[in-house]
Amino acid sequence: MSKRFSITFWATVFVSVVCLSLVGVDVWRSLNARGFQLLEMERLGANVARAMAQQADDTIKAADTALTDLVERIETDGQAAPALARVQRQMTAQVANLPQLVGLYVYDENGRWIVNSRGVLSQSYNNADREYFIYHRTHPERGPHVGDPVISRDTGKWIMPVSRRLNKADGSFGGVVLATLDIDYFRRFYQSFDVGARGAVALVGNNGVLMLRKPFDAERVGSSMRDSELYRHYARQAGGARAGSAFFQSLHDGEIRLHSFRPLEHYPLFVTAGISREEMLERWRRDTFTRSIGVVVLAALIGFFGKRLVDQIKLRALAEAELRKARDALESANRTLERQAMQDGLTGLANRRQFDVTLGNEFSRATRHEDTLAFIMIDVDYFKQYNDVYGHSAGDEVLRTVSKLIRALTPKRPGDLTARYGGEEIGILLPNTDVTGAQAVAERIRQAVAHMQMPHSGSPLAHVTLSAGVATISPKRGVHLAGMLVEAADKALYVAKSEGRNRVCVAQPE
Ligand SMILES: Nc1nc2c(ncn2[C@@H]2O[C@H](COP(=O)(O)OP(=O)(O)OP(=O)(O)O)[C@@H](O)[C@H]2O)c(=O)[nH]1
Repeated sequence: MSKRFSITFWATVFVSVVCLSLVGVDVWRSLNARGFQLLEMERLGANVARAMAQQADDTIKAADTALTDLVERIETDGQAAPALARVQRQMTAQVANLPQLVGLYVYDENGRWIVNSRGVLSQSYNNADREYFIYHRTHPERGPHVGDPVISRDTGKWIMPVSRRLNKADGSFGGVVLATLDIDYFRRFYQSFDVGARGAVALVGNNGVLMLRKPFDAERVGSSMRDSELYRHYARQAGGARAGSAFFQSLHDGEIRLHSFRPLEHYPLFVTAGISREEMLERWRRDTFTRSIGVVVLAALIGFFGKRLVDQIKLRALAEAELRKARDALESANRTLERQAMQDGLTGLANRRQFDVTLGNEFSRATRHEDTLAFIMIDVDYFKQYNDVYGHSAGDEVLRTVSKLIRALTPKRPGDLTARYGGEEIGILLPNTDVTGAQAVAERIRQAVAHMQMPHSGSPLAHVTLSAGVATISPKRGVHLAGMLVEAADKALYVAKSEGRNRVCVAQPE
């Protein structure tokens, strides 16, 4: 069964849908903005990492090129005093040219200084124990080696050692050429990147040793990052695929950052640029919060005014319903009045007014269709005596009973009408009925009343009886009038009365 929803229901649904849509669209927009913000940050991190990796590569490469020159010169010119003096001048010039260089050093196969960029040779320094020295002594490869950061014995600064192996003429280990890169040089460069107040960037060896970090923390230079999630993730990647980004929580400060990491192209190091997730989402949160307040206020306003609107609609619907009810009551009262105006109060039959209207209509119809119209005039016999003997109220009751019976026995075709014609007279109008039919109806009624045997001591017949006059007419325009039919039936009734009552007489056709 389909249920019809009210206008207030739909109005409520509409207001709710508008409010929910507003909130829904805002939530969807906020989530989108969040995703976009993260993407932006990832892009920024990747750019910073690329710039850092490029700078580190270039910085080390410059120092390494100087080392390659030195190796070639020493291996070609030998280690005689004049040759070393030239080498020393070249080293001093290169250190002066390359701001990242702290110094250039050449060690013999026992770790003693042969020559350095500063021109001062201290015999007390021996670097045979340094990691890079041991590495070259034990590895015949001629490529560059980037060592773990150390504090320079010469300058006391944190340096990153980049070195190459020197070979003797017979190919055996002949010593090491070393360039020390100023960690502070990298730090100054990293300072220029804006990764937020809680961001962090770092240069890390592929072995997990931290070269440098921003924010700078001297104590952490040279420390191991192997246990960090970030390093383990990086170490799991292979080759060029090592560039990427992911969220990691710092073991150091607990901050969750989006780290973009990238290996150096030529050296076994990688850089990472981490942007704090909280910081990155802080602005988004602030924006979202402000806008959400606006949306909630707007939704509340729409809800509030929507509710008022729905209430108004409800009130209006109620008023309309009341109005409809009042109109229906009025119409029903009108119908009752109309019915009462056309009805006889005592018997419930049509009254004389209705009878006259119906007679006029049916007479016209019969004239048009050349039909027969029959009329029965019924009159209670000795009714005056009945009133006299039993009283007027009893007389009324007899009229009611007789009327009820007549109504029950009268045909109920459209147009048939039983009316209280006047006083104790009852008329029955039967359109399209011939004299036989009308007579039969009258006879049936007469017999039924007689059969009821209602006592009537004032009548010689001893009980209530009826007399009836029946008349029919096939009206012709300009010849007959409606009154003629009634008159004829009245005459027939008079005949019935005069012939002794309790009988039906038919009017003679004229
Ligand atoms: N109780 C009652 N009497 C009515 C009503 N209308 C008319 N009468 C009475 O009916 C009587 C009609 O009497 P008459 O016309 O003289 O005729 P009758 O006594 O019926 O005698 P016949 O018609 O000649 O048999 C009158 O006494 C009226 O007062 C009514 O509504 N109620």
